[in-house]
Amino acid sequence: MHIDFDSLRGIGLSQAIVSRLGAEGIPPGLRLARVTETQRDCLTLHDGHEDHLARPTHRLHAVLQARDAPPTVGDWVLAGPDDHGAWWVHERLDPVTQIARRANDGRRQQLASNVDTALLVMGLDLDFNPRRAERYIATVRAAGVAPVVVLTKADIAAHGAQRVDELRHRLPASVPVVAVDGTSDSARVALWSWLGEGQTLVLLGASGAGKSTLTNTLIGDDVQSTGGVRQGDGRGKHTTTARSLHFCTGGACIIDTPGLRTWRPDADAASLAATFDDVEALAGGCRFRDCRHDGEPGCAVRAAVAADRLSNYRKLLRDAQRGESTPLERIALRRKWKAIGKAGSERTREKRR
Ligand SMILES: Nc1nc2c(ncn2[C@@H]2O[C@H](COP(=O)(O)OP(=O)(O)OP(=O)(O)O)[C@@H](O)[C@H]2O)c(=O)[nH]1
Ligand SMILES: [Zn+2]
Repeated sequence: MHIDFDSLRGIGLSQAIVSRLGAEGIPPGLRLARVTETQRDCLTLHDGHEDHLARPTHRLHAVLQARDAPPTVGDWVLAGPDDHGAWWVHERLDPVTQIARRANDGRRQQLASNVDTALLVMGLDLDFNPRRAERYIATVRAAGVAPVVVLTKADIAAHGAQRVDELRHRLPASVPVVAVDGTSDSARVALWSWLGEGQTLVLLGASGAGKSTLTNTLIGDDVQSTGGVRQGDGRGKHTTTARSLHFCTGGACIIDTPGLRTWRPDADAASLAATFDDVEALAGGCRFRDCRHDGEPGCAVRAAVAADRLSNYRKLLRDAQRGESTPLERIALRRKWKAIGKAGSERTREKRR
């Protein structure tokens, strides 16, 4: 099976994706490509060399529709041209990770596939909100994506250094917290270790947090004009130049779709446990096994965990239990995070000693 690794690695191809190919490999006439933009009924693909406008075959369209899993930016697909030179997508490889949101009708809507790192962008100014950071972290972890908190406006925020310290102390040691001036090239240096060749990132954060500014800085030129371009409705524009997956000069890919702009974190209980691993670890020392750390006698948590962090945990847990996933999803996630949570709490204990 021939895979052009040299050019595909640069757009995010990993061993995990290749292993999705299975024994048959790539059928003749087709090649691996990545979805960089989705429109109503066609997709923009990149094959490591150039863009192609393509449509899913009728068969694939039906399969994906039945699974309620439409093609998503960041997906890897098998595609190729027909005798008339028209490009068709024949297969979609199952994503390794996926960031989704819950639509108003409760259904999951996929926003970005095969993401390695989520930069949780938060301003050190009025935007600063540790509770929101905790919610973001729990949610992207639930998607299998590694969170990095990026605090912008370090150059202008009055209590910047203090807030950085506060957050570093509050969050699990496993979550990096990086303060940057998003308008300066120094931000690219500060985030260098997540921008390696083939890494795929998304930026999440409230409006005005500095996502566009940082995206521009990381991409290395001004493709994504701040506050412009993406606002409009791109539907019907078949000769699109505003793709949603950008290639950074250093070799990483940044996914920026309108959906991610309005993404609201929606955490689940298992990933909350990992994000609040200090609470989980301490809870073993409470007198009552079902202690809610809410004033019960013999509580080991209340004395040791900051009140605001603890009350945010309780609130997020209530929210999560309300919108909880199916029991099977819960079991799978809990298994996944048990191991990670255990490693995390050991690190936290180490740090707090
Ligand atoms: N001094 C300074 N200004 C920043 C920094 N990051 C963002 N800004 C400014 O803050 C404002 C908002 O930044 P944007 O990048 O548009 O924010 P956004 O998160 O993309 O906002 P939406 O497009 O509404 O989602 C702009 O005027 C930026 O110039 C920073 O690190 N330092
Ligand atoms: Zn307790």
